[in-house]
Amino acid sequence: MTSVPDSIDPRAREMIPKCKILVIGAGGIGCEVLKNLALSGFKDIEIIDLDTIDVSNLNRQFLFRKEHVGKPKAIVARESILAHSPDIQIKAYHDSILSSDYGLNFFRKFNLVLNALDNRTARNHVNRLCLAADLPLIESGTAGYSGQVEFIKKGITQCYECQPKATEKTFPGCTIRNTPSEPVHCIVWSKHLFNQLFGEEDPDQDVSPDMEDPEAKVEGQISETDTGNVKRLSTREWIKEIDYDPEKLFNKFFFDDINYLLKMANLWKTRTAPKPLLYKDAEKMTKQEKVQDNVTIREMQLLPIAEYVQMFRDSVATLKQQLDNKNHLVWDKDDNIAVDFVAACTNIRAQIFSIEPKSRFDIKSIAGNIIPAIATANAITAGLVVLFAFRLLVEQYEKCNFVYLRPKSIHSRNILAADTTLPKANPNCYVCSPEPFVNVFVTVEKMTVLEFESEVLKKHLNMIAPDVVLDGKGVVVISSEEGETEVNNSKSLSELGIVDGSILKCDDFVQNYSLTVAINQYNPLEKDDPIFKVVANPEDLKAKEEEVKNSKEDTTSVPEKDPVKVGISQIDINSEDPQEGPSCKKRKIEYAEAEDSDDDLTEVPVTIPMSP
Ligand SMILES: Nc1ncnc2c1ncn2[C@@H]1O[C@H](COP(=O)(O)OP(=O)(O)OP(=O)(O)O)[C@@H](O)[C@H]1O
Ligand SMILES: [Zn+2]
Repeated sequence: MTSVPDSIDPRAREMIPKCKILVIGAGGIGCEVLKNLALSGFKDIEIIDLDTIDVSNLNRQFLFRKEHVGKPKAIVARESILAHSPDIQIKAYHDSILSSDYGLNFFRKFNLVLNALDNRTARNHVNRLCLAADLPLIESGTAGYSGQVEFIKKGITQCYECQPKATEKTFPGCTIRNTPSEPVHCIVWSKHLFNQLFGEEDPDQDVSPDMEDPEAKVEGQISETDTGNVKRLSTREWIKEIDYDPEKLFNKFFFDDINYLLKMANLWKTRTAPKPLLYKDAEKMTKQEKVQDNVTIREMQLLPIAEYVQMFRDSVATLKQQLDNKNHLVWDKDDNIAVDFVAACTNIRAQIFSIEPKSRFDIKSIAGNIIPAIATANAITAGLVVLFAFRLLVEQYEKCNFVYLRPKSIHSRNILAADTTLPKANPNCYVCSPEPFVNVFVTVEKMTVLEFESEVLKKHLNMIAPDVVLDGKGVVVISSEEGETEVNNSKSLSELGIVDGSILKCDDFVQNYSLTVAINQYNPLEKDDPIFKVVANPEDLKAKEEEVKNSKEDTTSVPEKDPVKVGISQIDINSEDPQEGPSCKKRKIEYAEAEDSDDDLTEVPVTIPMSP
């Protein structure tokens, strides 16, 4: 039997056995949270997780054992908790919280919701449902040694979507294709090459020299038609024609294309010029000059180029076989051959551009954006989640300021820091403001209804199953019911009467969420301009454009840092790619923000309310 520990606030102790609590996610944090809840005397718990147990979970998700591998996490977590605390009511769902079975009525049953998720899509969705059901939500996440716990409640705090989240770091196409200067540029290029040769062809992932690079353009130097051997055939047609001959492939990408780049002389005036490499010469490069003290594991060693050539040859042969019975392959960091291919290409390209090489291990980590999960970070974070739960039961909201865990001591030797106040909701938030509203800037003649649905409403505005009506005209543009509006998919917005100034009423019944969208005509001017923009307040857009203009004019000015904003809000521990979601085995983080983070955290005032 588990009883409520004496150290907990007497009023909370009374509430704990009566509280009905929902835990979403039974992974690293979820297992810890469930154990803490059970040991603290919670008696009525429901747990939902869509995944099954992987062998890699066992080192830290201690509710699971070897014999559970392959079984649903939620079901096994329930059994493990019951084995220890048989008096608890615990219900498990092996399912996705995104399913329409878990709508507003499901959420309304609970007193408190605890997120232990690993992706933004699910977090956004739970955020919306908790706002709609007026339920307190405790949001948590870890990335390596860092962690974060946030309390979210309508009318009291900001919501999960009040602040825009950092997007994944991307690199300009011409850096990747023409002028790489860091190992990560070679890694991105190699992943693009994988997709060009074996994956789904994507014109945005071209690996050949970029003739449009403005820096390379010098009148008369390269004529539009002088494209060397670069674009005469599509890469996919050509690779089939040469039957994936590794030597021909190698010479095209590492010799011919590099020679072509050398013709863009402008690029090499201030940079070290690349050195084209032929297969037969690379095979002879059997020495690795860099000293590598005490590195005994091959995966962590830097190998001679000749070994990367062999890795390239072998991986191309295997990938060719894998492709035989498939339309295309999908690059996966857990697929050894796919990683071999990227590791080999990365280091060969790095050699050509005089960039420091990386071990296969490092390349795999960077290519998969892997940050190892740390059991202690999960345990500390889950401990805080349950402390927050005690406080929320007795509505001690003021004691639930966001808390951050950082790997290095932040202030006075602490590794935990708390905000001094609860962050207020952003009045322009398109999710939690009383009348959510956004402006979408788009070329109405070009964007199709399907693009509007998938890119703007789903990817950008995080809707799951939107219904869209053109206000004033009653035209149903998108229906969440199958078969009702598919005929509109290929039509442009303007064909349906959506023009500059149109108002669209967008509803998502699954999320119980409504949003008004104002359409603004916009024509991208530059090649790199986005095809659409979303802003709550067009004034913000103007301000940003001004900033960009000014920063272009004055390259020496350093933007002033807002300590709290930079130090805390911008560290996004919740940055798993929503597309990869739960199947991805490790977490993603935006490297740039994470690297900056520790220094800025010294600015944060620390009050650590550790007792409930
Ligand atoms: N939409 C969803 N519905 C229910 N559970 C989800 C959903 N999305 C993610 N999850 C679950 O959230 C949990 C997050 O836990 P965690 O970050 O530890 O992931 P993991 O896959 O177990 O570990 P790692 O990613 O470190 O290998 C996972 O068990 C995942 O299945
Ligand atoms: Zn909000």
